[in-house]
Amino acid sequence: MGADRPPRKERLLHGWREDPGSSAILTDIDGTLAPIAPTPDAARVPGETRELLERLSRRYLLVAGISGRKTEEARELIGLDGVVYFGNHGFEKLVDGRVEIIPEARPYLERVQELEEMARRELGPLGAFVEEKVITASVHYRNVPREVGERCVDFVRREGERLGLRVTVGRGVVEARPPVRADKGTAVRALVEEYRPRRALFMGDDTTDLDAFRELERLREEGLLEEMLRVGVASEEGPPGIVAEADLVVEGVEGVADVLRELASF
Ligand SMILES: O=P(O)(O)OC[C@H]1O[C@H](O[C@H]2O[C@H](CO)[C@@H](O)[C@H](O)[C@H]2O)[C@H](O)[C@@H](O)[C@@H]1O
Repeated sequence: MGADRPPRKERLLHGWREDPGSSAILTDIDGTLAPIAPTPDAARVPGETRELLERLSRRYLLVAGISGRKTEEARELIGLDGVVYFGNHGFEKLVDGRVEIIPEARPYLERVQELEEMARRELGPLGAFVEEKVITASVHYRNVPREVGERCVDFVRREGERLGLRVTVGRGVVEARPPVRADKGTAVRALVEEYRPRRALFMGDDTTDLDAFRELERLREEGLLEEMLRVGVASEEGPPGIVAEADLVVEGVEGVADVLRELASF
Protein backbone atom coordinates (compact mmCIF):
# COMPACT_ATOMS: atom_id res chain seq x y z
CA MET A 1 0.00 0.00 0.00
CA GLY A 2 2.90 2.33 0.94
CA ALA A 3 4.25 2.26 -2.62
CA ASP A 4 0.96 3.57 -4.10
CA ARG A 5 0.47 6.36 -1.59
CA PRO A 6 0.87 9.85 -3.06
CA PRO A 7 3.87 11.76 -1.68
CA ARG A 8 3.32 13.73 1.56
CA LYS A 9 3.21 17.18 -0.10
CA GLU A 10 0.55 16.00 -2.55
CA ARG A 11 -1.54 14.49 0.25
CA LEU A 12 -1.33 17.63 2.39
CA LEU A 13 -2.34 19.86 -0.54
CA HIS A 14 -5.12 17.58 -1.73
CA GLY A 15 -7.99 19.60 -0.22
CA TRP A 16 -6.73 22.84 -1.76
CA ARG A 17 -6.41 21.37 -5.25
CA GLU A 18 -9.79 19.60 -5.12
CA ASP A 19 -11.73 22.60 -3.84
CA PRO A 20 -9.91 25.78 -4.89
CA GLY A 21 -13.07 27.91 -4.67
CA SER A 22 -13.08 27.44 -0.87
CA SER A 23 -9.32 27.55 -0.36
CA ALA A 24 -6.97 30.37 0.62
CA ILE A 25 -3.25 30.62 -0.16
CA LEU A 26 -1.49 33.09 2.13
CA THR A 27 2.21 33.80 1.84
CA ASP A 28 5.12 35.80 3.12
CA ILE A 29 7.38 37.37 0.47
CA ASP A 30 11.09 37.81 1.35
CA GLY A 31 12.81 34.46 1.84
CA THR A 32 9.62 32.66 0.81
CA LEU A 33 8.73 33.88 -2.70
CA ALA A 34 11.80 36.07 -3.28
CA PRO A 35 15.29 34.70 -2.58
CA ILE A 36 17.12 36.62 0.14
CA ALA A 37 19.31 39.30 -1.47
CA PRO A 38 22.11 41.40 0.04
CA THR A 39 19.87 44.49 0.26
CA PRO A 40 16.07 44.95 0.29
CA ASP A 41 16.00 46.77 -3.04
CA ALA A 42 17.83 43.89 -4.77
CA ALA A 43 15.11 41.31 -3.95
CA ARG A 44 12.91 39.97 -6.78
CA VAL A 45 10.08 37.47 -7.07
CA PRO A 46 11.11 35.05 -9.87
CA GLY A 47 9.06 35.24 -13.07
CA GLU A 48 7.81 31.64 -12.82
CA THR A 49 6.63 32.22 -9.23
CA ARG A 50 4.71 35.31 -10.33
CA GLU A 51 3.09 33.38 -13.20
CA LEU A 52 2.05 30.61 -10.82
CA LEU A 53 0.57 33.13 -8.38
CA GLU A 54 -1.30 34.74 -11.25
CA ARG A 55 -2.86 31.41 -12.25
CA LEU A 56 -3.68 30.59 -8.63
CA SER A 57 -5.28 33.98 -8.02
CA ARG A 58 -7.70 33.30 -10.90
CA ARG A 59 -8.66 29.86 -9.64
CA TYR A 60 -8.55 29.98 -5.83
CA LEU A 61 -10.84 31.87 -3.48
CA LEU A 62 -7.97 34.00 -2.22
CA VAL A 63 -4.24 34.55 -2.71
CA ALA A 64 -2.69 37.06 -0.29
CA GLY A 65 0.81 38.42 0.28
CA ILE A 66 1.37 39.21 3.97
CA SER A 67 4.75 40.87 4.24
CA GLY A 68 7.09 42.71 6.60
CA ARG A 69 7.66 45.17 3.76
CA LYS A 70 5.72 48.37 3.29
CA THR A 71 2.50 47.45 1.50
CA GLU A 72 3.40 49.36 -1.69
CA GLU A 73 6.64 47.38 -1.92
CA ALA A 74 4.88 44.08 -1.29
CA ARG A 75 2.51 45.00 -4.14
CA GLU A 76 5.41 45.95 -6.38
CA LEU A 77 7.37 42.77 -5.64
CA ILE A 78 4.50 40.40 -6.43
CA GLY A 79 3.14 42.75 -9.07
CA LEU A 80 -0.35 41.24 -9.44
CA ASP A 81 -3.74 42.91 -9.10
CA GLY A 82 -5.53 39.68 -8.24
CA VAL A 83 -3.58 39.30 -4.97
CA VAL A 84 -4.59 40.87 -1.62
CA TYR A 85 -1.79 42.69 0.21
CA PHE A 86 -0.95 43.28 3.87
CA GLY A 87 2.32 45.06 4.72
CA ASN A 88 4.49 46.05 7.67
CA HIS A 89 3.90 42.69 9.40
CA GLY A 90 0.12 43.15 9.46
CA PHE A 91 0.07 46.84 10.45
CA GLU A 92 -1.07 47.91 6.98
CA LYS A 93 -3.29 46.69 4.18
CA LEU A 94 -4.08 47.77 0.66
CA VAL A 95 -7.72 48.84 0.28
CA ASP A 96 -8.90 50.06 -3.13
CA GLY A 97 -5.33 50.97 -4.08
CA ARG A 98 -4.73 52.93 -0.85
CA VAL A 99 -2.58 51.87 2.10
CA GLU A 100 -4.42 51.82 5.43
CA ILE A 101 -2.47 51.72 8.70
CA ILE A 102 -4.39 50.12 11.54
CA PRO A 103 -5.75 52.99 13.70
CA GLU A 104 -4.44 51.64 17.05
CA ALA A 105 -0.87 51.97 15.74
CA ARG A 106 -1.12 55.64 14.72
CA PRO A 107 -0.28 57.11 18.16
CA TYR A 108 3.13 55.38 17.91
CA LEU A 109 4.14 56.88 14.54
CA GLU A 110 6.40 59.53 16.11
CA ARG A 111 8.17 57.04 18.36
CA VAL A 112 8.91 54.75 15.43
CA GLN A 113 10.25 57.75 13.49
CA GLU A 114 12.40 58.74 16.45
CA LEU A 115 13.91 55.26 16.60
CA GLU A 116 14.54 55.26 12.84
CA GLU A 117 16.31 58.61 12.98
CA MET A 118 18.46 57.60 15.96
CA ALA A 119 19.41 54.34 14.25
CA ARG A 120 20.32 56.20 11.06
CA ARG A 121 22.56 58.54 13.04
CA GLU A 122 24.18 55.92 15.28
CA LEU A 123 24.28 52.79 13.15
CA GLY A 124 24.27 54.16 9.59
CA PRO A 125 27.93 55.25 9.80
CA LEU A 126 28.83 51.69 10.88
CA GLY A 127 27.34 50.26 7.68
CA ALA A 128 23.86 49.29 8.87
CA PHE A 129 20.96 50.12 6.56
CA VAL A 130 17.86 51.70 8.09
CA GLU A 131 14.86 51.05 5.85
CA GLU A 132 12.17 53.72 5.59
CA LYS A 133 8.95 51.95 6.62
CA VAL A 134 6.82 54.52 8.50
CA ILE A 135 4.89 52.40 11.03
CA THR A 136 7.61 49.84 11.84
CA ALA A 137 11.39 50.33 11.89
CA SER A 138 13.91 47.92 10.32
CA VAL A 139 17.66 48.06 10.84
CA HIS A 140 19.50 45.74 8.44
CA TYR A 141 22.87 44.31 9.45
CA ARG A 142 23.37 41.58 6.82
CA ASN A 143 26.34 43.36 5.26
CA VAL A 144 28.29 44.40 8.36
CA PRO A 145 30.74 42.53 10.62
CA ARG A 146 29.21 40.34 13.33
CA GLU A 147 30.05 42.71 16.18
CA VAL A 148 28.32 45.59 14.39
CA GLY A 149 25.28 43.35 13.89
CA GLU A 150 25.21 42.65 17.62
CA ARG A 151 25.47 46.36 18.29
CA CYS A 152 22.47 46.97 15.99
CA VAL A 153 20.38 44.39 17.85
CA ASP A 154 21.38 45.79 21.28
CA PHE A 155 20.70 49.35 20.18
CA VAL A 156 17.23 48.67 18.77
CA ARG A 157 16.33 46.49 21.78
CA ARG A 158 17.41 49.18 24.24
CA GLU A 159 15.97 52.21 22.46
CA GLY A 160 12.89 50.34 21.31
CA GLU A 161 12.10 49.32 24.88
CA ARG A 162 12.72 52.87 26.10
CA LEU A 163 10.18 54.10 23.56
CA GLY A 164 7.70 51.38 24.50
CA LEU A 165 7.99 49.55 21.15
CA ARG A 166 8.05 45.80 20.54
CA VAL A 167 11.29 44.45 19.10
CA THR A 168 11.81 41.31 16.96
CA VAL A 169 14.91 39.89 15.30
CA GLY A 170 14.66 38.40 11.82
CA ARG A 171 17.02 37.32 9.06
CA GLY A 172 19.75 39.97 9.12
CA VAL A 173 17.33 42.53 10.48
CA VAL A 174 16.17 43.89 13.84
CA GLU A 175 12.74 45.53 13.82
CA ALA A 176 10.60 47.61 16.16
CA ARG A 177 6.84 48.09 16.01
CA PRO A 178 4.01 49.61 18.05
CA PRO A 179 3.00 47.42 21.02
CA VAL A 180 -0.54 46.85 19.79
CA ARG A 181 -2.23 43.60 18.76
CA ALA A 182 -1.29 43.54 15.09
CA ASP A 183 0.89 41.02 13.36
CA LYS A 184 0.75 38.53 10.51
CA GLY A 185 -1.65 36.50 12.64
CA THR A 186 -4.20 39.31 12.88
CA ALA A 187 -3.88 39.74 9.11
CA VAL A 188 -4.60 36.02 8.61
CA ARG A 189 -7.62 36.24 10.93
CA ALA A 190 -8.99 39.32 9.14
CA LEU A 191 -8.74 37.51 5.80
CA VAL A 192 -10.38 34.33 7.10
CA GLU A 193 -13.24 36.35 8.62
CA GLU A 194 -13.74 38.31 5.41
CA TYR A 195 -13.37 35.55 2.78
CA ARG A 196 -14.61 32.58 4.85
CA PRO A 197 -12.42 29.89 3.23
CA ARG A 198 -12.86 26.28 4.33
CA ARG A 199 -9.10 25.87 4.39
CA ALA A 200 -6.12 28.20 4.49
CA LEU A 201 -2.39 27.69 4.23
CA PHE A 202 0.41 30.07 5.09
CA MET A 203 4.00 29.86 3.83
CA GLY A 204 6.81 31.62 5.69
CA ASP A 205 10.47 31.53 6.65
CA ASP A 206 11.08 33.98 9.49
CA THR A 207 10.24 35.07 13.04
CA THR A 208 7.16 37.17 12.32
CA ASP A 209 5.64 34.36 10.20
CA LEU A 210 5.19 32.31 13.38
CA ASP A 211 2.31 34.64 14.36
CA ALA A 212 0.52 33.53 11.19
CA PHE A 213 1.22 29.85 11.91
CA ARG A 214 -0.20 30.15 15.44
CA GLU A 215 -3.29 32.06 14.34
CA LEU A 216 -4.11 29.42 11.72
CA GLU A 217 -4.13 26.82 14.45
CA ARG A 218 -6.41 28.96 16.66
CA LEU A 219 -8.78 29.52 13.74
CA ARG A 220 -9.07 25.79 13.18
CA GLU A 221 -9.60 25.15 16.90
CA GLU A 222 -12.38 27.76 16.90
CA GLY A 223 -13.99 26.04 13.91
CA LEU A 224 -13.51 28.97 11.53
CA LEU A 225 -11.32 26.74 9.36
CA GLU A 226 -11.91 23.09 8.59
CA GLU A 227 -8.31 22.61 7.54
CA MET A 228 -5.08 24.56 7.77
CA LEU A 229 -1.52 24.03 6.64
CA ARG A 230 1.67 25.71 7.86
CA VAL A 231 4.41 25.56 5.26
CA GLY A 232 7.79 26.33 6.81
CA VAL A 233 10.64 27.41 4.56
CA ALA A 234 13.85 25.97 6.00
CA SER A 235 16.99 28.11 5.97
CA GLU A 236 20.14 28.39 8.04
CA GLU A 237 19.12 31.86 9.21
CA GLY A 238 15.48 31.29 10.09
CA PRO A 239 14.25 30.65 13.65
CA PRO A 240 13.92 26.97 14.70
CA GLY A 241 10.15 27.43 15.19
CA ILE A 242 9.63 27.71 11.43
CA VAL A 243 10.58 24.06 11.03
CA ALA A 244 9.32 22.88 14.44
CA GLU A 245 5.83 24.38 14.03
CA ALA A 246 5.34 23.61 10.33
CA ASP A 247 3.17 20.80 8.97
CA LEU A 248 5.20 20.77 5.77
CA VAL A 249 8.83 21.85 5.57
CA VAL A 250 10.28 22.89 2.22
CA GLU A 251 13.82 23.88 1.25
CA GLY A 252 14.15 27.54 0.32
CA VAL A 253 12.22 29.46 -2.32
CA GLU A 254 12.63 26.53 -4.75
CA GLY A 255 10.62 24.38 -2.33
CA VAL A 256 7.94 27.07 -2.23
CA ALA A 257 7.81 27.12 -6.04
CA ASP A 258 7.22 23.33 -5.92
CA VAL A 259 4.23 23.86 -3.61
CA LEU A 260 2.84 26.53 -5.95
CA ARG A 261 3.31 24.19 -8.95
CA GLU A 262 1.46 21.46 -7.12
CA LEU A 263 -1.40 23.85 -6.24
CA ALA A 264 -1.52 25.00 -9.87
CA SER A 265 -1.50 21.51 -11.38
CA PHE A 266 -5.14 21.23 -12.36
O1 LIG B 1 7.79 39.34 5.90
P1 LIG B 1 8.69 39.41 4.72
O2 LIG B 1 7.99 39.69 3.43
O3 LIG B 1 9.61 38.22 4.62
O4 LIG B 1 9.63 40.67 5.03
C1 LIG B 1 10.61 40.57 6.06
C2 LIG B 1 11.65 41.63 5.81
O5 LIG B 1 12.08 41.42 4.46
C3 LIG B 1 13.02 42.33 3.92
O6 LIG B 1 14.27 42.06 4.53
C4 LIG B 1 14.74 40.75 4.27
O7 LIG B 1 14.95 40.59 2.87
C5 LIG B 1 16.02 41.40 2.31
C6 LIG B 1 16.07 41.13 0.82
O8 LIG B 1 16.25 39.78 0.57
C7 LIG B 1 17.35 41.05 3.01
O9 LIG B 1 18.39 41.86 2.50
C8 LIG B 1 17.19 41.26 4.52
O10 LIG B 1 18.37 40.81 5.20
C9 LIG B 1 15.99 40.46 5.06
O11 LIG B 1 15.77 40.75 6.43
C10 LIG B 1 12.55 43.75 4.12
O12 LIG B 1 13.58 44.64 3.73
C11 LIG B 1 12.08 44.05 5.53
O13 LIG B 1 11.46 45.33 5.57
C12 LIG B 1 11.03 43.02 5.93
O14 LIG B 1 10.59 43.25 7.25
